[in-house]
Amino acid sequence: MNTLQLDLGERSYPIHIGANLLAQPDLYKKHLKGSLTAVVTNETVAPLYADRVVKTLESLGQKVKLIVLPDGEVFKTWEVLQKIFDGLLECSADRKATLVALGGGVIGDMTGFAAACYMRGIRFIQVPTTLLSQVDSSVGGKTGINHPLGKNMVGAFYQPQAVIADLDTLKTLPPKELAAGLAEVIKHGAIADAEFLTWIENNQNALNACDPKAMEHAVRRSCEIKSQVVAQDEKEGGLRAILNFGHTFGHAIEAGMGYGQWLHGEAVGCGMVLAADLSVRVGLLSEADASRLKKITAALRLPTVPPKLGINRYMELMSVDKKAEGGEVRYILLDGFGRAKIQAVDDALVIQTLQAAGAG
Ligand SMILES: NC(=O)c1ccc[n+]([C@@H]2O[C@H](COP(=O)([O-])OP(=O)(O)OC[C@H]3O[C@@H](n4cnc5c(N)ncnc54)[C@H](O)[C@@H]3O)[C@@H](O)[C@H]2O)c1
Ligand SMILES: O=C(O)C(=O)C[C@@H](O)[C@H](O)[C@H](O)COP(=O)(O)O
Ligand SMILES: [Zn+2]
Repeated sequence: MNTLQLDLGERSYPIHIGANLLAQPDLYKKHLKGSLTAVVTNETVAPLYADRVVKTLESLGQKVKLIVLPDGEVFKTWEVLQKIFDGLLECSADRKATLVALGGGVIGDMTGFAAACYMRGIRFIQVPTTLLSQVDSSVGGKTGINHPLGKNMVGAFYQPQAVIADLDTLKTLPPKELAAGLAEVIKHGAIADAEFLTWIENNQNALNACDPKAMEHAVRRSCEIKSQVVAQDEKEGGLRAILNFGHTFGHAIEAGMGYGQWLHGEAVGCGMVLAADLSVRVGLLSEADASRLKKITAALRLPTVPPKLGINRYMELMSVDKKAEGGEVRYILLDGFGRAKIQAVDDALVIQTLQAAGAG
C-alpha cells in the first residue's frame, strides 16, 4: 500500500492506494468519532462491495446504516441528495456520525455534500471504486450536485477525513468507465507532468487492459499531482483551475446532451482535444502537440469529436462556467505539455475551434 498525504493544515488527510483495502479496519478506525457510520452507495456498487465494507465497520463496533441510491449521473440531484438526509434522520444520526462514500464520483460528490450539510457538517471518508474517482474526484474536497442548467452548480468545498482507494475494485469496472477515468489521468499529465504524459502514451495497452501495475502508477501519480495543486489553492482562487482543463467544453457536452448521455470522462476527453485546439489558435501550443494529445485520447478509447449541439448552444452552455468572471468565460489552455494557464479568449477563436471540430 502507498499512502500519500494531502497537506491542508488541520484539514490534511491520507490517501491510501493499494490492493484489498476495503476490508482493512485500521484504515477506517482512527477517522471514526461516534458509534454510527452510514455507508452511502448505489444499486450497482452495493451488491459488489457494500457487504465487505459494512462487515469491516461492524468489526470495529460500529452500528452501520446502509443508504443505497439509484445509479447514474442523472441522479446527482437535490431529490436524491435528500435520500441521504432521510436515511441519516431515520437512524437518528448525530454530529459524531461518519459517512462513507462507497462508489464512483457521483456517490463521492453527493455524499461529501451531504456530509458538509448534515447538522452543518459531519465527517466523511471517501472509498472510491471507479478509476475516475480514484484518480480525481475522491481527492480535493469538491462536493456537490448538478443543476439542469449547469454541472456541479450547487455544492461546497468540504474535505474528507481519508481516501481509501482499493485498486482491486477496478477489476469489475466496465471498459467504458475505465476509459472515462483515463481521461482525467491524461489531464494530469497534460497540465502538470509532460513525462507522465509520455508514460501514458507508452503504456496505453496496459492502461486499456486495466493492468494492475499500470493502474497503481496512474492512480498514485494522479493523486500526487492533484494533491500538490489542491494543497496550494484549496478553494480555486487561482492555480486549482488548471484541474479544469477540458471541462469548459466537457461540462457543456454533458449538460447539453442531458446528464448521463456522455460520461463525464468522455466529455472531458473530447473537451481536452477542443481546449488543445483552442490553445493552438491562441498561439500557445504547437499543432504537433495538439495532434499528439488527440492521438493519446483516441488511443485510450475516448471520443475526440464533439456532438453537434450547434455553436450558439455551446456558447450559451459555456457561459455558465464557474470560472467565468464578469460574464467573461476563462479557458484552461496548454502552454506546452506540463504547463497550463487560465485566460479569457476571444469568442471568435472559440467558435473557430467548435466549427473546425464539427460541433455546429
Ligand atoms: N469532486 C471532484 O473533484 C470531481 C472530479 C472529477 C469528476 N467528478 C464527478 O464525478 C462523476 C463521475 O464519476 P465516475 O466516472 O466515477 O462516475 P459514476 O460515479 O457514475 O460511476 C460510474 C459507473 O460505474 C459504476 N461503478 C462504480 N464502481 C464500480 C466498480 N468497482 N465496478 C463496477 N461498476 C462500478 C457506477 O455504479 C456507475 O454506473 C461526475 O459527476 C463528475 O462531475 C468530481
Ligand atoms: O478538483 C478540481 O478542481 C477539478 O476541477 C477536477 C475536475 O476533474 C472535476 O470534474 C470537478 O468536479 C470539476 O469542478 P467544477 O468546479 O468545474 O464543477
Ligand atoms: Zn473532471
